[in-house]
Amino acid sequence: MTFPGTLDDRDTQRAVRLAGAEAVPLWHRDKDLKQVDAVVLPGGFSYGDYLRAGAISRFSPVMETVIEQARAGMPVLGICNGFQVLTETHLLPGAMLRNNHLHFICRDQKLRVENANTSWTAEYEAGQEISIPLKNIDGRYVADERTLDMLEAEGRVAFRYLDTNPNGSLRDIAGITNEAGNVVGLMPHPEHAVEPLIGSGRTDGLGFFTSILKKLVNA
Ligand SMILES: NC(=O)CC[C@H](N)C(=O)O
Repeated sequence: MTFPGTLDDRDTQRAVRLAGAEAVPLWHRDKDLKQVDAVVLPGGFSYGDYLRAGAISRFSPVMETVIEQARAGMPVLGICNGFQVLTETHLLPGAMLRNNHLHFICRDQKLRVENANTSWTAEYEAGQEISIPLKNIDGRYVADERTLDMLEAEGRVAFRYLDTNPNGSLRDIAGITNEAGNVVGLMPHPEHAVEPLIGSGRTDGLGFFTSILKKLVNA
């Protein structure tokens, strides 16, 4: 999906192709999802992060269809700004606040995969440690205590930050899933860690895209 100000749509398309799937570019003004089997909301600064990151994109015409389809079970992955859009739509609970140190942060980040039963994480093992890039300023996940307890109890904390918490995220949460496991959002960027030749030289992020492809092919 591309919104005005999206940055990582091309890298996401590339990751989808590297996993062996077809990448279909979608545009925020078109309500039609072109019969795709899954949607990725990529990172960036959609609508310049005005008002709040993700707050305007959430009202893009396409989101009406995405919300409806996601509720009907279509797999949706929100990466960074995409995760912010997913919390704004309330497809995922909680909200993202400015990092506690008030700086934009850009570095490789170690994570633990806590839930390997979602549509996007089945190729990982629960407890597996991965390292993928993190780059944002509004990355501090917050929710009320009741919501946090519910997420923990239902195994819906999908990823947790390891080593140092980079932004003050509550309970070290890096990513969460909805109840059905088809909608997943996380702040770090799996699409930037899919080729051994670039960046950290790691391919720890490729599993997101192979997970969903395998699931759809076997469905
Ligand atoms: N990499 C991104 O998607 C950045 C997200 C958002 N604009 C932020 O700074 O928090």
